Amino acid sequence: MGAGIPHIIPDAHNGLPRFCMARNKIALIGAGNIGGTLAHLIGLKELGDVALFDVFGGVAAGKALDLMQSGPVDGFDSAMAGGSDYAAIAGSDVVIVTAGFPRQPGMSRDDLVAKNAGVIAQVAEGIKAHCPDAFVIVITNPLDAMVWVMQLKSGLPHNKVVGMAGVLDSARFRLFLAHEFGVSVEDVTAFVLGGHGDTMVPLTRYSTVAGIPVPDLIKMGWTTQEKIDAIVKRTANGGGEIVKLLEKGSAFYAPAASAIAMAESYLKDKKRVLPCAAYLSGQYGIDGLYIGVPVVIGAGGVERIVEIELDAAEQAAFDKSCASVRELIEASKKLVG
Ligand SMILES: NC(=O)C1=CN([C@@H]2O[C@H](COP(=O)(O)OP(=O)(O)OC[C@H]3O[C@@H](n4cnc5c(N)ncnc54)[C@H](O)[C@@H]3O)[C@@H](O)[C@H]2O)C=CC1
Ligand SMILES: O=C([O-])CC(=O)C(=O)O
Repeated sequence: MGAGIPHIIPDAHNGLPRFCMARNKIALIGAGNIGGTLAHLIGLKELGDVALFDVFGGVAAGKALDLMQSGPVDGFDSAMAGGSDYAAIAGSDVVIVTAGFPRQPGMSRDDLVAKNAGVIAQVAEGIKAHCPDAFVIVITNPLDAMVWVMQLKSGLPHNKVVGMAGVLDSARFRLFLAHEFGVSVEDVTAFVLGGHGDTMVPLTRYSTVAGIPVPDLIKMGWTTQEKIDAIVKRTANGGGEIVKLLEKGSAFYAPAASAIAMAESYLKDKKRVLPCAAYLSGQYGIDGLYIGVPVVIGAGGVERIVEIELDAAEQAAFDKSCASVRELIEASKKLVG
């Protein structure tokens, strides 16, 4: 969408279109590796104006100015401003949260709970005070527990607070499958369920090449079960593989692209079906937990939780993943109350 060009967005409250002259506003809490990449993608995709917030306000302001100066070259007009005053995020349509600490080699994502739970609780207060109507996408790890803390502390409705992980995990699964089959990533679909950790559940049965499920491709001789098992394992370790290579920090290009897909679906009411950490209230037999499941994202936020049928082995793996997220939520409760 360009500056001053009228566009139609559906009204989340009554479902009717309304005309709007203003650009969308997207707040990015955390101006580190992912935050900066998010701002760049928002500019390149002309998704809206950006308010970058960081405890290091100068870093946020510097990145905002640098990125805005790429606008004349790349042809975008997004306004970008950075700082450390929460007042600047007022009126944001979407907030994407990466504030906190990434893991270092040798750490698990779960090791980050002690440091990041308090950060998320603080960020939640800022969002609650300044943009309580926003759609909030949490990225900070350990993901599923941090989304839970965000909803608890912000008090925003469950359908407006969601976590990014499944889009990233599924993208990794899709890439590895595309390489194995020698086909375009565009023709590969894949779903990863469960928590964003070692217990995630890549669903081979629901992963396809042009609609042909992976188990059928094995029968057709395109690959072997052993190779698929290795790809599933590599997917589950996808973040760790990059942490080890980078030696300092964790993945940021693919995580940013994944969160942008979610934000875009909300802002444009695309109603994409994406795996996200969403609040379950009975679906999949789980109550009171944020965990990765397929959802429909539109102008109403998380508009539907898609309950796919799981076989016994898949359900057992999902239950194990839920148990591990519950443990982290209990740890978070002790930290932030
Ligand atoms: N959900 C997922 O799939 C993924 C999650 N992550 C997680 O995202 C988080 C961010 O990763 P990066 O951007 O690479 O880290 P980074 O270290 O580059 O950036 C984090 C930023 O947060 C800021 N910050 C720290 N405390 C803050 C506070 N209280 N308020 C505002 N800002 C604060 C820091 O100053 C820093 O600029 C990490 O927790 C990482 O583990 C990373 C990749 C994928
Ligand atoms: O592995 C990490 O720490 C970052 C992350 O969540 C990912 O890249 O999937």
